[in-house]
Amino acid sequence: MGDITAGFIGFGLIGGSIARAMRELYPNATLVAYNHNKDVPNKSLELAQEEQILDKIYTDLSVGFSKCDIIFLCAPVLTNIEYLKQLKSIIKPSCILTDVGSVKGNIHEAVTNLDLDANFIGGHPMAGSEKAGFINSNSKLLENAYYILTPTAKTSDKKLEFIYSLVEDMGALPLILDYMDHDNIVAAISHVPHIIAASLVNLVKKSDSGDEKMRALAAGGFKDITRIASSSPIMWQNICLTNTKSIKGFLDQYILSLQDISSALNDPNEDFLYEVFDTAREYRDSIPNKAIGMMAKIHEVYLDIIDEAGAIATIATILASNNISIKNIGIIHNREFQDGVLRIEFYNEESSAQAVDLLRKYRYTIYER
Ligand SMILES: NC(=O)C1=CN([C@@H]2O[C@H](COP(=O)(O)OP(=O)(O)OC[C@H]3O[C@@H](n4cnc5c(N)ncnc54)[C@H](O)[C@@H]3O)[C@@H](O)[C@H]2O)C=CC1
Ligand SMILES: O=C(O)C(=O)Cc1ccc(O)cc1
Repeated sequence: MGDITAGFIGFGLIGGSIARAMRELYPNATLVAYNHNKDVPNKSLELAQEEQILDKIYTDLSVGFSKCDIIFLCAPVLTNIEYLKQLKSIIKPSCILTDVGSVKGNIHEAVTNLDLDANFIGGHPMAGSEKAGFINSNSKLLENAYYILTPTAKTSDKKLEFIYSLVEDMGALPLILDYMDHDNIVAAISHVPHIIAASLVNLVKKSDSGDEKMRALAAGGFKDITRIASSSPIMWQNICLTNTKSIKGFLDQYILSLQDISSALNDPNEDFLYEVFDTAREYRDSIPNKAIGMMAKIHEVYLDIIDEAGAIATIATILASNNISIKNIGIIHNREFQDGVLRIEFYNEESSAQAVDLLRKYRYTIYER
């Protein structure tokens, strides 16, 4: 694995994170990327080369990508499909062609139409965020997250074992699924929720008064369930245009369930309304928080801080001087905590546990959830 050549087409949040992880894991690997815009230097690719993540940037796929042992398609889903035809005439027979797209059906169909089944293994890391671009990439992004693999009927054991090991090496959890099952599952747990978040935000935008009181007061629950509305519009447009049938199936069911709630408000049907919230609460509470779920586990702690200048800096210094890296830090205000608390997110379980011990020694009040 150590001396492989890997190529990237699309080098944003996911492509950049995979490349960062591979660079850390395999210092001797050759990592190359494609700049599709020949006339304009690509700042992200140049930065990655400066950081010695990438060895080479190519503006012509036929020059650099023929040597690749594995090629990651990491652009929006429809764009990934557009590259298949060109790659077919370039890649070597042993090359694994994989993608990271959120939808698998269309790319599998295109692969079969082009007779690329022996090379292609679909991939979908169930990790990410609402933040796009190489600037937000991180070598640990995939850690503890499921990484779905959708082999074809012609995928060899050798190729599947190769990518399976690579995913494991990156700290992710490989999970082999049929591509149609994949598209149905992610429509329910990822694609429809993104549509709901975006349409809810748009509803509030449309309903707000001229003095924008709704925008000013939007907090807590609203911000919790709409974080993903900040995601890349082009990425989600592509997802809707490709996983259309599964998304529409769940979305139509969801609309019916909202209509039932609306009717119960008219009646009003007390029992039905209670049941809606009770059933949802029970199922939501059964979804593991601390165990590994479909998304990467979040290693976070909450603590009370004194409202004075330098309070956050003091905590950051305590952690940094003990070599504990912070992934994210910020004050949150919600009803659960009455006053504001500081939320600190760590990269892994170990650093989160170390931080809890350390900060308790400094007499901070920690809330573990
Ligand atoms: N953002 C997320 O949380 C996750 C995204 N995905 C999938 O990963 C893929 C990439 O998403 P992100 O990295 O989040 O997006 P991103 O916006 O951070 O990166 C996309 C990259 O594709 C490049 N690109 C656009 N058009 C291109 C073209 N014609 N040729 C070559 N490159 C082109 C962009 O310059 C950018 O570098 C998408 O297919 C998405 O469905 C999968 C799991 C999670
Ligand atoms: O930020 C989040 O919670 C996400 O939902 C990220 C995400 C977006 C798209 C995917 O296909 C997988 C994961």
